[in-house]
Amino acid sequence: MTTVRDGGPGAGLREEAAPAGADGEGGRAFRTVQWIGDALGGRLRMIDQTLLPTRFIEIDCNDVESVWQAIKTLSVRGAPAIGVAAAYGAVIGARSRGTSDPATIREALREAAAHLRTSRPTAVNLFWALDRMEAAADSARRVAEVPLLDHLLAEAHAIADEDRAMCRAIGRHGADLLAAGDGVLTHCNAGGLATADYGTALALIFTAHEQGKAVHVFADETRPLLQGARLTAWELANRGIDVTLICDNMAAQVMKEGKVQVVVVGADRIAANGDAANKIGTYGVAVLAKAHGIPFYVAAPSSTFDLSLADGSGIPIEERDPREITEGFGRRTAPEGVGVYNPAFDVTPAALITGIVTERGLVRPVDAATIRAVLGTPQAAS
Ligand SMILES: CSC[C@@H](O)[C@@H](O)C(=O)COP(=O)(O)O
Repeated sequence: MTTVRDGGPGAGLREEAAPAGADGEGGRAFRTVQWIGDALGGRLRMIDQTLLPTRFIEIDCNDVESVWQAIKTLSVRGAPAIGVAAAYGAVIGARSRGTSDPATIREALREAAAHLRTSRPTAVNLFWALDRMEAAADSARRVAEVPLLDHLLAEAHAIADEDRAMCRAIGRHGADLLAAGDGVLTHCNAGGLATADYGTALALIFTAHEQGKAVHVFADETRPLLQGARLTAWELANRGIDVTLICDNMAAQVMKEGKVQVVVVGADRIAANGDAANKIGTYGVAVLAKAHGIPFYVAAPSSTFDLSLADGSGIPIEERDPREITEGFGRRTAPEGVGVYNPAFDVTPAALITGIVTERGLVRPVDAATIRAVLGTPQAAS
């Protein structure tokens, strides 16, 4: 069964066992984020990732608040997926006043976008997607023959479609970095659950696999919310990829034992000089990779770059509820009243990054000039 529950105040349920595989080869398809229906009556459907791997439940969102909640609580997470969800959330907001008056629709969209922007601070894809939706509302002034809501839904679909093409292009550009038999370490989840298709960091692995290059993946469990254990291990195993789960604090030992030849991770925001924010713990993995002479790659689309920031010091780092640490295993694991610091992301300095795989090609060396040169080239994602 599949459970679909209403993300808003009303509720309805449909449940199914977690599908055996990601979209495409090797298993049944799942869609992390999808729109069901037309602009006026449609709804946003997303996998509730907080419940994986034991339950596969989809949430239907029909109001902006439920989209905001889904992003905030990590039902939908991963930078590109957050951007796609926010774009559809903007459509929901735009239609919320029940009128076809373009000025009112634009005002409602702006209000919804402003609210959605407060859901999470670090992944720039959220802001990028909402900027695009607001720009689409403005550009629609010039295509008056298309109803504005249809135009906005088409833009949200375009963001999702481009994200799918982006994943495939990143896979193509990055698969050559992996050799058959390599041990590949990854952190957090930068797979299909974090995008509209099959991921960024995991796209390299999936593409290499499709090319017949078998690699062995070490998935960091990724404390405190265990995206590596719950999501990455699930995705990889379902696609028949050899995966071993390790606790975050085991990476050094596994590297020292010579089991890791390449590290590849995703990113939530990359500054103009290549400093890259990703899930907390990524910076430590990069330091370990450097110490062991292991190449460290970041895989991310152009929508994850924030060229307005000269370096990573300006990237806002989300701080989350202390209970994610003190009660993360479904029970209290620390004394009452203990002080807790819970930054959800860290910034890996460009100097520790061997290369950044984008849908437009490989950035190597990682510096401002190379980033500009690669991102400036025409889109190669389709
Ligand atoms: C392709 S997703 C890249 C990043 O968004 C991912 O590695 C990550 O850090 C996600 O963090 P999360 O807090 O689970 O949203």
